Amino acid sequence: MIPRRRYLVTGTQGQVAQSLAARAASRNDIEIIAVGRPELDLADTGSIAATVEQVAPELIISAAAYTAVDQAQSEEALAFAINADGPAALAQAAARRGIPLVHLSTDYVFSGAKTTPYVETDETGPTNVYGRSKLEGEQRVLSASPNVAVLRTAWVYSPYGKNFLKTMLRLAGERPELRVVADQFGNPTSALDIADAVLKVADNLLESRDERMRGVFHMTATGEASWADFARAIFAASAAEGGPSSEVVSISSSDYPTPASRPANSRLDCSKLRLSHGVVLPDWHGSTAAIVREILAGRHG
Ligand SMILES: NC(=O)C1=CN([C@@H]2O[C@H](COP(=O)(O)OP(=O)(O)OC[C@H]3O[C@@H](n4cnc5c(N)ncnc54)[C@H](OP(=O)(O)O)[C@@H]3O)[C@@H](O)[C@H]2O)C=CC1
Ligand SMILES: Cc1cn([C@H]2C[C@H](O)[C@@H](COP(=O)(O)OP(=O)(O)O[C@H]3O[C@@H](C)C(=O)[C@@H](O)[C@H]3O)O2)c(=O)[nH]c1=O
Repeated sequence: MIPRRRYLVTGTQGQVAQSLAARAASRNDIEIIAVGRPELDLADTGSIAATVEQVAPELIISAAAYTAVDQAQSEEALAFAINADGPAALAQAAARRGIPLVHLSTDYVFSGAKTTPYVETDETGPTNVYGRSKLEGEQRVLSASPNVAVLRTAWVYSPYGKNFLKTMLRLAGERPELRVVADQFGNPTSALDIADAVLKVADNLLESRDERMRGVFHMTATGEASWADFARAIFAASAAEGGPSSEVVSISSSDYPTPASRPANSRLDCSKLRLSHGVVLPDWHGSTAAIVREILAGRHG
């Protein structure tokens, strides 16, 4: 029997953590140990080293985060504790054990002023607290260990947890018409596709010492959309299955005021991930339709 590789994943209920567990369930070569609060609390750095030692993983996947973008504006200290101090302690624990760390980050590290997709060497410039806390998290994990891949993803949706796709389906059952911003552009990315990609990157880090596999990478689905485009695709997929659907009215960000501002353009160029890791995520349209089908079939809560 092949010994299974043990991966510690932070968080148990997160979209990416649950997607990793779902994908690992069909593989006999890896074992996912998902750990959340209270055993591992990113806001309590003292709990981190002990948990890592106890689980004794071969690799760590840092998937937990403070992701409430608007709320972060009024909980800055907590957002930084969870998104920067916690990951730094995790990277230190990984370095002490001599194991690799895969750390998830976000498109919101960018200002959105660029008119083409962002590459990894572009200047960052987050416009909100969440983005700033995640950027500091990236910097801290990279300085704590050389054996790290920071994967910036975006606009994550899945059958699990809270996300824009599930919000749209819920609102469609309540309102015939929805006003959705059409002047913010990004790459809607399925957490299940993220899980597949993360597991390939993890394999690569364990099998190769190549420095080109370490550092920062953009990792989103193929294809881009505005939030309004994404909403329309969600409803087209839902209507095709006899599910709820609404008319989407395109509005501008100024018509939808929120505590945190969002970048107008956070599209990411993922060429570096393809060239260094041989990983390309599928087009978002097919993944969106598949996840809408899965949700409507009631396979998830
Ligand atoms: N969601 C998105 O649209 C995007 C996410 N990302 C990044 O991808 C990663 C995964 O995101 P996603 O799966 O969507 O996140 P979710 O919001 O679905 O889940 C976040 C997880 O973090 C856990 N968590 C929060 N605070 C703590 C803490 N103090 N200690 C331990 N665990 C904690 C939560 O636990 P609990 O369930 O108990 O609250 C939850 O399980 C994150 O790094 C995020 O920044 C990047 C781009 C887009
Ligand atoms: C519910 C709703 C939202 N919107 C807008 C608000 C906002 O500009 C956009 C997306 O709203 P949300 O609050 O769902 O998404 P938001 O929390 O901004 O999503 C972000 O989460 C973090 C964690 C990330 O890292 C990012 O990549 C990104 O996915 O849609 C509408 O225009 N109409 C609506 O009815």
